Amino acid sequence: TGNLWGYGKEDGPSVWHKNYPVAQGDRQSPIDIVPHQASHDPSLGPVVLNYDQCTSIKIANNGHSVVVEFDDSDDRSVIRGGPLDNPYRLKQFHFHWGVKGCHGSEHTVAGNSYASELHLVHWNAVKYTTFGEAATAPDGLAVLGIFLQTGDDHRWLNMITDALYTVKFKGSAADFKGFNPKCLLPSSLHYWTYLGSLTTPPLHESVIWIVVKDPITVSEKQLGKLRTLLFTGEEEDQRTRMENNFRPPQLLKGRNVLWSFR
Ligand SMILES: CCCCNCc1ccc(S(N)(=O)=O)cc1
Ligand SMILES: [Zn+2]
Repeated sequence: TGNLWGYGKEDGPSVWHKNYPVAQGDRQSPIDIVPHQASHDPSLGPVVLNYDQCTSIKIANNGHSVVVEFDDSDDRSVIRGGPLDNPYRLKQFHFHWGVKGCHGSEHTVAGNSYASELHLVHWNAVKYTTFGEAATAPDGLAVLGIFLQTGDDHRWLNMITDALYTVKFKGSAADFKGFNPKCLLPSSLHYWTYLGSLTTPPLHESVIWIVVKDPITVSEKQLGKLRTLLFTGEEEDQRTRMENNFRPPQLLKGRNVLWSFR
C-alpha cells in the first residue's frame, strides 16, 4: 500500500488538492489567527473538559504523527461548553512539529508559529454514531489546539516522550494506559474558535476548532525525541525522520474568528 499523502516535496500539502480537492474548500485548516481582527462573542462561555475518568488505551505511529488513542465507547471523557452545542467525546490526541525551534505549529498567531501544536480530537456522539460518520459532518468534530513553546522540560510530557521508542516505525503501536491529557493543558483555557477542517487528508470540513491562546512549555530535548520517530515502516530500507509534519495556514475565505477571553 503506497503512501497516499505525506509532508514531502512530492506528496506534501502543496499537492494534496490533486487527490483531495476539498483542500481548496471554503473552511480549510489551519489558519493564521489575527487577534485584533477576531470578534469577541460575549455569549461564548468557557470550555469545560471532563477528562477525569479518561482512559488512554494505546500509543501509535500512523506514519504521519504519534497518536494516543482513548476508549470512546461512552461519555467518560468529554469537552463541552464554549462554542459547542453538545458534549464531544475524546477520541485521540497527537502532535505536529518542525525540525528545529520556532516552526512546527499548524495554526499561527499574527504570523508567528510555535515549535509544535497538540491536537485533542473529539467527536459529537450525541448526533452521530461513529467517529467516521462524525468526521464527515459539519459539526461532527471538535479539536482543541494547544501550542507548545520551548523552554524548561514539561514534567508530564516525559510520559509520552519516554514511550516513543516503542513506536519508532510507521504502523507500530504499544499499550499506553492511564494517561490523562489534562496534564498537558495550560492554566488558562482562553481560546479562539472558528469553523474549519481536518489539517490532514481527507481534510473533511467537519471541525469546530478551539485554539487555546496560552502555550505550554516543553524542552528542546523533549521535542527532539518526537523527531526520532520515523515516517517510514520497519520493513522499508529508506528511513525518513518524522519532522515538519504540519500544514501551513490556509485562506480564511471570509470566516469569522471569535474569542472568548476578556
Ligand atoms: C475518517 C477519516 C479521519 C481520519 N483522520 C483523523 C484526523 C483527526 C484529526 C486531524 S487534525 N490534525 O485536524 O486534528 C486530522 C485527521
Ligand atoms: Zn492535528
